[in-house]
Amino acid sequence: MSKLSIRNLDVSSKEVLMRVDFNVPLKDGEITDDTRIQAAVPSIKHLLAGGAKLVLCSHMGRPDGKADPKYSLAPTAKRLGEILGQNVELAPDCVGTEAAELRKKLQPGQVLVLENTRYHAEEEANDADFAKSLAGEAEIFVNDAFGTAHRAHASTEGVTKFIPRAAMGFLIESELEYLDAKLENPERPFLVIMGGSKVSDKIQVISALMEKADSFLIGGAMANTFRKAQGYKTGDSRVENDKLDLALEILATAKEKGVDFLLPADTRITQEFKDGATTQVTGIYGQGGETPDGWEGIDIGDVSIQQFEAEIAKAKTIIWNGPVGVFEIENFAHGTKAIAEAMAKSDAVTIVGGGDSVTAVNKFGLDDKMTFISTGGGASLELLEGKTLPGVAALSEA
Ligand SMILES: Nc1ncnc2c1ncn2[C@@H]1O[C@H](COP(=O)(O)OP(=O)(O)OP(=O)(O)O)[C@@H](O)[C@H]1O
Ligand SMILES: O=C(O)[C@H](O)COP(=O)(O)O
Repeated sequence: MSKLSIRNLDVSSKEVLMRVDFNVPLKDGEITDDTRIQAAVPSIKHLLAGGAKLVLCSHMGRPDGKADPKYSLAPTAKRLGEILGQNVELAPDCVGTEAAELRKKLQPGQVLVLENTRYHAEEEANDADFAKSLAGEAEIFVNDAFGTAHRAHASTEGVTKFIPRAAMGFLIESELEYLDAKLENPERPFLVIMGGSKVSDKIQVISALMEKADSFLIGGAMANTFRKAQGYKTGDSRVENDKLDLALEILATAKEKGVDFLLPADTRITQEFKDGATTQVTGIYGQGGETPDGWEGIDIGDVSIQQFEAEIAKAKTIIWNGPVGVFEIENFAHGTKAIAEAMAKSDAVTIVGGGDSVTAVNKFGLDDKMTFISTGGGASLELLEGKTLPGVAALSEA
């Protein structure tokens, strides 16, 4: 069954609550990549032109249920105001008296951003009372937060129980259309590149993806967990120790299924996690290579780069989620840059998903060389796994 779309709504003079994914990368309080804000603009403009009183809500980062100015949506509200060329006010909280008063004062064509929903633990717990407060007096809910559609949280799922109609925005619509169509019967070889830091989230996804993909390249912090599971020293690298058994199971399944599963042959390491830090590359794993104590793996090594480039050149469909190193620091960005360049050169269908992966591709100026840029990282992977996204499932039928 298809879901109600934003294009079939009469929003004139109605309060519309819209969930967006404004979880953008920040450095010293400045937005370093506004792709996710830009991606929500078509829906925002459509609703404002239709005369909606528009209330936007989003999370930012993972503040663990506490108000923390580091995770404020203030920079995103400011940026949205610049893009729209109109005043965009920020409510100091997403629920409570002040937010309710600001919402009541909204006029058709005006927009208000509510402060980070994850300042409340009830958001991720999908608490019904919190969802009801967030819903407030809204008559229509629009979800355009594709990047968070795989989370059953109060602002993505719970809130739909307290608002009569819930529709999807243009961004979710186009992401679903593209990812479903292209990935249903991918041209082979189908390669998945995974990295990043959200190991526990994404490592689970690998087993499911083994049913679909022909080969995997693993980088980022995730690779450290696999190498530690195999018994190598990982020094002070970021590792998820409770996922070591799962990592071994994944390696065994890959072998059994004949799936190519390439871990970095070597690792770039540092003793200082900061701009300008010096680095070294370990030897090859299995030939004496490992990360000593006091050192941290922050990128794939030079031999790995060559091997990964060769795999990319062979593939016909590539989905990439998660930078293979800490690309935000120049000396740690070699691997991520090489992956982006190899994908840009390839004639395969190339899909980049995830807040930071997209930021990396934009930073290297290669975004227009990719077939499709998805604003979802975990969300696009779960879709690819064949899972139903709770933020979409909860919407009204068309
Ligand atoms: N070896 C590593 N050690 C520590 N952090 C790493 C390492 N490699 C990459 N990272 C960090 O991982 C972060 C990105 O991880 P993440 O899993 O959030 O990817 P993403 O593309 O944003 O996907 P999503 O949208 O699902 O969050 C980057 O900030 C990068 O610095
Ligand atoms: O960056 C993302 O993947 C989304 O904004 C979801 O964030 P989360 O992984 O913290 O739920």
